[in-house]
Amino acid sequence: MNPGDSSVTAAESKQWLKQQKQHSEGLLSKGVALGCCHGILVIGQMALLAHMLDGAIFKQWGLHELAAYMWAMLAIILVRAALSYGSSRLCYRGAVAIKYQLRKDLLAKIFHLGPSFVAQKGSAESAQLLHQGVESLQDYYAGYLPAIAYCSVIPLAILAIVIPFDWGAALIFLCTAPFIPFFMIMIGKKAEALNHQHWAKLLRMSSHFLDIIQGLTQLKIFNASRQEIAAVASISDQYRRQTMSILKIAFLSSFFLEFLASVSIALVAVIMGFRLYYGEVDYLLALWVLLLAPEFYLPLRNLGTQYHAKMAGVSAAQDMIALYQDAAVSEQARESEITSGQPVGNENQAGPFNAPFDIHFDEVSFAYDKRDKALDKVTLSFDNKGLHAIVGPSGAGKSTLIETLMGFHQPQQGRVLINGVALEQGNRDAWLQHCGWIAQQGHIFYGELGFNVALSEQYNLAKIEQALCQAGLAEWVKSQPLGLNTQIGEAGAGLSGGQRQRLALARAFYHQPDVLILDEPSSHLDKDSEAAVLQAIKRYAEHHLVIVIAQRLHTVSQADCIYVIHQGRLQQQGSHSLLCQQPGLYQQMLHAGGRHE
Ligand SMILES: Nc1ncnc2c1ncn2[C@@H]1O[C@H](COP(=O)(O)OP(=O)(O)OP(=O)(O)O)[C@@H](O)[C@H]1O
Repeated sequence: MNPGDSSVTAAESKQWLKQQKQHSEGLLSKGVALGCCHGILVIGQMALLAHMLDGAIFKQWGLHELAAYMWAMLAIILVRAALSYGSSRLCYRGAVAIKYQLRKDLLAKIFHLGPSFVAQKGSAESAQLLHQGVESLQDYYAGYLPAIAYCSVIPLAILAIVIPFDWGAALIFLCTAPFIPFFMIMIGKKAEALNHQHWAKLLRMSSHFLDIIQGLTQLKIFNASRQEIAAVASISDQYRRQTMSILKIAFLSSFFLEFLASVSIALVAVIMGFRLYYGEVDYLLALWVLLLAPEFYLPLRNLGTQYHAKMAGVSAAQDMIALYQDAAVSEQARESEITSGQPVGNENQAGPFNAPFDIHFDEVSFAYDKRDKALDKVTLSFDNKGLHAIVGPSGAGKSTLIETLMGFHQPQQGRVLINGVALEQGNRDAWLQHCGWIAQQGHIFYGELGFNVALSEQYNLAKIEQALCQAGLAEWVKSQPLGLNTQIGEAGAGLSGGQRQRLALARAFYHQPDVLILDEPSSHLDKDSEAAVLQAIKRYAEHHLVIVIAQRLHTVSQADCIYVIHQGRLQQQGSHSLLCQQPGLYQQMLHAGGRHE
C-alpha cells in the first residue's frame, strides 16, 4: 500500500483514534475533568471580579469591604492554576501512555507481517509511521480531544448560569456561538485533504532520504550525486509548497476565528451597553456578562488552534489502521489455513514446536506478486541434525526457500512440515524462537560489542567468550582496549566485512538455536579464517541442524546433504562425492569454479 492511497476513511480514522483513548488508563478523562472544572470556575472568578469593580467604582467600597472578595479571588486563582497544571500534566501523560501502547502494537504488527512486508512498504516509511506518525498523536490527545470536551462543557455551563440572571445576554451568546464551529468545519474539509497529501509526501520524502544516505558511496562513485540532489530538491520543494498551502489555511482560519470571536464579544458589549442605558440590567450584571463573554468564546477559539493537530492525527491514523488491517488479513489467512488444513501427524504438536526438528517440504510452490514461480513443487527433507547445504545459481530460489522455511512466505501450493505439523498450523513466532538466521549481510546494531552478540544488555560472560572463540573473533576482542564494551557504529561501522560476519556468527553460537541457517557464512573471510569458521560450523552441526546457503562449492563439500536448486526446482541432492560423479548442474558449477550465473 502506498501512503496516501489508503482506503481507510477519515470517519473510520476518527472512530479508531477515539477507541485508542482506552490506553490512557483514565489519565486523559481525569485531565479533561480537571480542565472542565478549571473552565467552569472562571464563572465564579468573573462574578467576584464584577462585584469588586462594582463595589470599588460605583459603591465606593473601602479596602475592608473589598478584602473578603480579594481573598476569595486569590483562592480561586490558586485553585484554577493548580487545576490547569494538573489537567495539562494528566492529558500529557495520557497521550504519552497511548503513544507508548500504539508504538508497541504497531511494532508487534510489523514483526508479525515480517521482513517481506517491510521490504514492500519501505523501511523508511515504516520507521516514519512508528516515529513521526505516532508522535503526531501527542497534540491530538493532549490538545485537540480536551479542547473538544471544553467546547461542549464550558460554554454550556456559562449559558446555564447566565440564563436565570439574564436570558437576553444568554440569547446573544447562543446566536453568535455556532458561527465559529460552522466556519471551522467548512475550512476543515479542505484542510483535511491537503493534510493527508502532506503526510503522504512526508513519507515518500523519508524513503528517498534514507535511500540516498544508504547509497551515498555508490552515488559518489558513479557521479550521480548531482541528479539525486536535484531530485531531493524537487521533492523538498513540493513538500514546502504543500506545507505553505496548509499554513495559509491555518493562518486564514485563525484570523477568521479571532475576527468572529472579537465581533461576537463586541456585539455582546454593544447590546449590553444599550440595555444598561435603557435600564434593563444593572451595572453588576452587565459587567459580569461582559467579563464572561471572552471566556465563553475562548474554548471555541482554542479548538480552532488545535484543529491542525486533529488533521495531522487523522492522516497518520489512516496509515496505522491500514497496517492493522494488513496484519489482521495475514492473521485471518493463517487461521483459515489452520481450520481448513488437514491435520498432519500428531495434532497436539500444532502449538509450540519442540526440538529436535525434522523438516519436510512437501511439493512447495511460491511466486512473488505476479512473478514466475520462485519455488516450484520443491520436495525435500532436512534431518534433525547435521550440515545441509543449498546451492544453486543466482536467482535460483535459495533465499526464498529459507524465508518460506521461516514462515515469511506462505506457500501457494504444498506445505512445510515441521515434525509432521504444517508450519502455518503452528505458531510461527514459537517456531522462529528455535531458528537462528545469519544473512549474508548480518545486521549489526548500534551499541556495544557484548550487546551485539547477546542482543541483550545482560549476558553470560563465559558463554559470550566461547561464542567469540568459535567464531574466531576472541583474539580481536581481547586486543580492543574496551573489550566487550567496544562501541560499534550503526550497521557495523568500524568493523571490516569479515569482522561483521564473525560477529554475526558469534551471535548465532551464543544463542545456540536448534536450527541454524547461514547465508554464505564465509564469503568475507580469508582462507585461514574460513577454514576455522567452517570447522566451528561443522562441530555445531554435530548436535544441531545447520542449513547453509552457498555459491562457493568448496565451503559445502563437507555437508551431509547438498540440495541443488535451479529456477525454483530441486534438481539434485546428495553428498559432495555423489554429486561430483553425477552429470548435472553441480558438476557444471564445480567446473565453473563453484559459481554458475
Ligand atoms: N521480494 C521479491 N519480489 C519479487 N521477486 C523476488 C523477490 N525476491 C526474490 N525475487 C525473485 O525470486 C527469484 C528467487 O530469488 P532468491 O532471492 O530466492 O534467489 P537466490 O537463489 O537466493 O539468489 P542469490 O543467490 O542471488 O541471492 C528471483 O527470480 C528473484 O528475482
